[in-house]
Amino acid sequence: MGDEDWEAEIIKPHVSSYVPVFEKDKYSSGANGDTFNRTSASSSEMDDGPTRRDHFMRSGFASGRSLGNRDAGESNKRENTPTVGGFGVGKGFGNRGFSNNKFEEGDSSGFWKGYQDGNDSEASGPSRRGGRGSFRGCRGGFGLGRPSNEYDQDEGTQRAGSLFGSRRPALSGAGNGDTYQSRSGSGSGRGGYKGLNEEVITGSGKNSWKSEAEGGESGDIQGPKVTYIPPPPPEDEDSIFAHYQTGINFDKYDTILVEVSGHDAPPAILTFEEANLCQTLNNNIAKAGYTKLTPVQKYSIPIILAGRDLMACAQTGSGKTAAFLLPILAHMMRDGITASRFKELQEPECIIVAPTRELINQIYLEARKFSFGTCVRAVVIYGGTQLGHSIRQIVQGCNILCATPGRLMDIIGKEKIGLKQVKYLVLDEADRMLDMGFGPEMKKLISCPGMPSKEQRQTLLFSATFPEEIQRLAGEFLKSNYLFVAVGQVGGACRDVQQTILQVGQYSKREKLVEILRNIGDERTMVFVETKKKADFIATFLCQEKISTTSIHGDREQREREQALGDFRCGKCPVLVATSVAARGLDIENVQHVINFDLPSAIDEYVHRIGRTGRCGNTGRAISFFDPESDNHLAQPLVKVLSDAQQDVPAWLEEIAFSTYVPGFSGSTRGNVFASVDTRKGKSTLNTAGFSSSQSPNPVDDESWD
Ligand SMILES: Nc1ncnc2c1ncn2[C@@H]1O[C@H](COP(=O)(O)OP(=O)(O)OP(=O)(O)O)[C@@H](O)[C@H]1O
Repeated sequence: MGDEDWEAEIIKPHVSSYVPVFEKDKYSSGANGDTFNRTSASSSEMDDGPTRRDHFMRSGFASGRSLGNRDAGESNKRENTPTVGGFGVGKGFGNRGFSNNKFEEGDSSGFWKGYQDGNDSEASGPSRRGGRGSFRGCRGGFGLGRPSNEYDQDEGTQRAGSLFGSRRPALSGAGNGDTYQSRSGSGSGRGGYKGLNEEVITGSGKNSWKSEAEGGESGDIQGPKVTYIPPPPPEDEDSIFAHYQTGINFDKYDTILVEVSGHDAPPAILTFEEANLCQTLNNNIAKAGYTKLTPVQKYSIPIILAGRDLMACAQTGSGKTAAFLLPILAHMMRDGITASRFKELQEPECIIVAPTRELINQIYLEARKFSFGTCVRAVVIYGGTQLGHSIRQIVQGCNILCATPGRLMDIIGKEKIGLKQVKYLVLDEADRMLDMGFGPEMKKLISCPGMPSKEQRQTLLFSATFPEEIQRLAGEFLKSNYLFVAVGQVGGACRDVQQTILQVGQYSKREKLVEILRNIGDERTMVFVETKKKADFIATFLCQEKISTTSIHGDREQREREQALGDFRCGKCPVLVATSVAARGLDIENVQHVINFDLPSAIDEYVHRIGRTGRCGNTGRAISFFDPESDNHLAQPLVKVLSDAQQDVPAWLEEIAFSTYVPGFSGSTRGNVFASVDTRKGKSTLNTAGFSSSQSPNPVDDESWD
């Protein structure tokens, strides 16, 4: 699975399990609305005196969640309850049916009992959805069945009838293939969360583009306004250019094989000087601490400078962002871009899209850094923030627009952005941007009125993974003569991450997690779980264990998500429990460990998750809990990823992989999971990153892709 919004939800949230945002304040006594509202039911378990409360305050965790309480008197209890902390607002933590499962087997703590009790009533409540029960599939314990397909069949129905239900959108079940089901989060007025990890485009009619923001702000879907305005980015030069050190393995990048396919690829460059960038850019590169190009930069920069379309695949943390930003900025400078001025309709030269809000914000900060001192103005817009704020940012001038897809389409729909001047279209995490979650939106984008055809614009696709089928889809976006750069093995894991797979059953995971985290101490650790609810649950649990933890997932408000990330970045909370929303792209200094409490269902997601550590030549560790009850399908691709990255492969994993052998998946090809090469099968050249690329001598058969 890997995409929380395709929702292997622990259990579908009952409508009433959410406290709508607009009611939140009534339950909150904290000045900022970040309150932890303990209920009497949970207080017997949770309110065990100052220590625990202090811990919650320290960790900034678990506000507004009633742990295991679903009764009708909840709101009163909340109002009477002291509040602490800064984590999570307005969620009834209780869920249905936990009492029936074995998740807490053997755990007689009051907390769990309260949790169970709180859920009992819900489990038998009238609103419990038939058929699903609380415990889907084979995961048992946590009720975490993996859905058989990415779009949970029930979701549309539930969402359609639910004002405050899960925000996971679904393609409309109404039979109109062009219409997207509105996220129910729009009803709650909160940032939406697209089929995968981000905001959804909602539609009330055929081919219409609407969003949570529109629904929430324009009022045709009932709900409170999204009012969150993100804090402005730092203005001082030191903060703009703050960076972390490259690691001991940075120079080893030079030994990685690079494959370039397609016609007439320009030779790679070996130094920044060879790129012949303007002085301001060179100054910014130096201030950013970049002295040497990474392989993906050596190859991509000259390709982009030559005006070619590009699909580039390089390991996590190896500098893909600068690989596209620098040549785009160089072009803009070369073309004598004029400072954009206040205008109601802005026409950016470059649009960059990425699947998550935090990632697009990070890309924006990079764009701002590299364009420092130039007249190029970068702007970022993303869901979960006030639409008016996005518009205000844009109208002040916009050369580079960094956006998540939903917000981008909103703004285009509001005619604040014209596409006529677009020369560069960048899809970061391109495989995700083109898959069934975002692919339809991206297609809409390229067919929007005014958008230059692919022949007239330069399209750049970057990711660490590029499954074959996605590469084929990409043909629609790229000129037929695009170049393909593969640094190392397409879809391979970063070798600087030491990977360990432990066989841990569902019921032993928490104990093992605590054991590992205690050994780790204060080192920064990301813990990935499969669902939003479980993220809250595990984060709460860790806080109870006195491990300062925060969490990030798609059901948290944007402000909370940013706060959580901030607390993690600065080390206030050294443990971040996350869903796959944080799997891709996030570049956080000093993340030394990644723990897959739950493995994702797709191997590419695994590669991205563990890539949050071991970045830019630094080393990192990834520990994954493999539950044979649910993860056997991953054994084969895991063995492949481990062996490709020269990691130890446990014998037991090999045995499982062998016994679950899937024809068509061999040691040398990744079947549908990974492409080992450019799927056009053009002749390619293998080089180490230190040498110049030669060119593909043969034509490639890519016409049929148009
Ligand atoms: N040439 C370079 N020299 C030094 N640091 C660099 C260089 N290029 C990139 N970096 C730094 O390396 C880190 C990782 O870069 P970036 O986030 O672009 O990786 P990525 O390949 O996009 O990773 P992911 O696949 O996870 O998205 C960033 O902190 C970036 O500033």
